[in-house]
Amino acid sequence: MKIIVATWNDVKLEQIQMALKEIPLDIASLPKDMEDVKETANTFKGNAQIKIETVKRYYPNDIIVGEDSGLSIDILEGFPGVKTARFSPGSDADRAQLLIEKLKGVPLSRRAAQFTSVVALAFPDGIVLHSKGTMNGWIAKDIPDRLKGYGDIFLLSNDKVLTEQLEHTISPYDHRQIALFQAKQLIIDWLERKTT
Ligand SMILES: O=P(O)(O)OP(=O)(O)OP(=O)(O)OC[C@H]1O[C@@H](n2cnc3c(O)ncnc32)[C@H](O)[C@@H]1O
Repeated sequence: MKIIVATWNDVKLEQIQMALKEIPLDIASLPKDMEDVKETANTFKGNAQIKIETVKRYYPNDIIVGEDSGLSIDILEGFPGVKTARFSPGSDADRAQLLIEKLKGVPLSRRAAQFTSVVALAFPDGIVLHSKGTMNGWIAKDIPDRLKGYGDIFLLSNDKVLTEQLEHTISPYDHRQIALFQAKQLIIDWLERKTT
């Protein structure tokens, strides 16, 4: 039995491999010719679920890990949400710039937003589990001249984040680390139950 990471994104793959490295199982990526999934759900959980269900058809005897994440802005009714990576063409920096334009004139107190990550796990015995990580904050008003991504437009407000678990200074992108930390525990628990 091994762990299969259901992502087509190399950065995410590396982050998941790092987060799960203490689990005593091989962690494999998808074959290059594996079909891509259509992220048609309107929730992060739904899209993470689509990813693991697609991959489980090919690897029924392994543990499958899928993740979906994005930025949700309260005053835009959760937009861009599940569409964070693709609501307009170009880079994350281009999309971040568009969000800043949409929020022109909105005071800081009404610019609340969250980064959310949901990890879905499928186990060989049919069990499916989920974990979730959230970073709360506001969309900044003053942004750098050269935007690199969504992290640059996000002012963090988490005051009680699990810093000792993350073992580094918190960043806007730690939603994924938090969800993965919980996912690691869920896998360890499942493996323990299997052997007792
Ligand atoms: O193959 P999948 O797993 O679907 O990968 P994807 O690239 O389509 O991924 P998502 O739909 O989950 O979108 C991920 C979003 O996370 C954002 N993001 C970028 N770098 C990140 C990082 O280091 N940590 C967490 N999120 C990041 C990025 O802006 C994307 O818009």
